Amino acid sequence: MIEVEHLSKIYGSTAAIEDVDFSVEKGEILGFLGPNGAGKTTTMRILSGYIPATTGTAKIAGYDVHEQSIEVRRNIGYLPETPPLYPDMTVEGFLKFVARIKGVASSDRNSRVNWSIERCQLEDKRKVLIRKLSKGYKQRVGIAQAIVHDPPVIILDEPTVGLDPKQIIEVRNLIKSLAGEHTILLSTHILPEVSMTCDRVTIINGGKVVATDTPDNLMSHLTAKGGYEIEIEGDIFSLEPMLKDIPGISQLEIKSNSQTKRHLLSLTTDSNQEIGKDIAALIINQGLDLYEMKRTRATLEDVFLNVITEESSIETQEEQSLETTDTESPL
Ligand SMILES: Nc1ncnc2c1ncn2[C@@H]1O[C@H](COP(=O)(O)OP(=O)(O)OP(=O)(O)O)[C@@H](O)[C@H]1O
Repeated sequence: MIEVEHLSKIYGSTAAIEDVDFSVEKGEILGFLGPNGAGKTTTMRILSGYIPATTGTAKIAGYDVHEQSIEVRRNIGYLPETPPLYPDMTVEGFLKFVARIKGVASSDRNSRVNWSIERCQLEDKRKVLIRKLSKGYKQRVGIAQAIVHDPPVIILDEPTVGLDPKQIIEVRNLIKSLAGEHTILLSTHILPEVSMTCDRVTIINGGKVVATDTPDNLMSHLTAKGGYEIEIEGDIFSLEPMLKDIPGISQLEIKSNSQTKRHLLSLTTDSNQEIGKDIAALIINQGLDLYEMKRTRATLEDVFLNVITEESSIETQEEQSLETTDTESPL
């Protein structure tokens, strides 16, 4: 339903996005995840026909966003970061207006407006002026205007930014309820949002796609990098080298509290072996007191940071090897 190939947008000497590739299947919700300035809005604006790409192609429902922009606009519902609302119109009046400018036949307009009001749970606010609505309701009107012409594809740019926790849950549930019959691309820099809402995630950083996978797969790549958090009391100096000798422990950090005389150990394991019993046995056998021991697992946050770090460390290595080549080359 959405196919993006080698998409780049260059502003002067800055590449906002570079060689971006991804696709979204019919009925799927794809999370487009990246930190501020990663290139999410730029990609979405190109997909919705607001700005042209410098190079590359993008298709919505089989239509090229550049060559067939009218068909693309008919097949797309777009919610930009700031919803395009007219504050002095009522919810119903505004949605009727949007339905008209989006080409909904006059005989279908009332039923389409009623449908979008119902889907976005705006029945109580139908006759209320938009400027009198809370931010959460305004966001629902923003989503209602994106779906009023029943587009197969919906593009939502940071739809939960600025909402309170209750409103966030309501908007996420609304988005989930739209999947299946619609294909959704949702940008966010909030990690829990993608694991709660999306079927797959494309991570973008510095204008480049660095990973695409299901939230579960992204996590399972890293579950190997779990660890343990342990609170103990006793002779840490003799224990430390013995802990480091346990196979599978890749990192050990110790924080000691001189007042309580307790030590907090953070152990990182580089495999998913169950070595907790070996660690506990060592601590007890060495005569230390074990107060607490808990397993830590990778979260999507770790995956996100890890993907970004891995990518930048690869780039740094490449840059360093280029620099080395430059200086060592006799030419
Ligand atoms: N019109 C423009 N002119 C010059 N540079 C731009 C323009 N629009 C975006 N950029 C730059 O392109 C990069 C990507 O911006 P973009 O807004 O797409 O990121 P984003 O992931 O949506 O970030 P945010 O979450 O902060 O909105 C940034 O470095 C930004 O400064």
